[in-house]
Amino acid sequence: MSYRTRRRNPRVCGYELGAELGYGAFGRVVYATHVETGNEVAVKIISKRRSEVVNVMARREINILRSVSHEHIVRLEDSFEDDSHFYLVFEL
Ligand SMILES: Nc1ncnc2c1ncn2[C@@H]1O[C@H](COP(=O)(O)OP(=O)(O)OP(=O)(O)O)[C@@H](O)[C@H]1O
Repeated sequence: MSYRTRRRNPRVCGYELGAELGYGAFGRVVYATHVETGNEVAVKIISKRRSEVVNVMARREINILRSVSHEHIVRLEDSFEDDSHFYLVFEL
């Protein structure tokens, strides 16, 4: 189910999505909290419907961020996808 299916306090993979933090070239970034732990994160939501090129770039970004650890690079805590979107979970 897409996060857009539920308009009020939408949830994806245990995260409750909140206010928009910003907007990048590939989509928007929203504040979110993990429902069970209360962990606060930023979730970057990338639509799969834009183009196959964007989907390839999204997967590439996920793979690169998973493999790097640096104090100057925001940490990717988790990532998941559904039929319509990628969700990249970053530290706030
Ligand atoms: N981890 C984060 N914590 C808080 N705000 C964030 C975080 N990540 C992104 N943002 C906000 O969302 C905006 C868009 O981020 P995003 O990474 O999508 O865009 P970008 O930095 O322009 O990169 P891209 O070229 O991939 O679009 C940022 O400018 C910032 O305001």
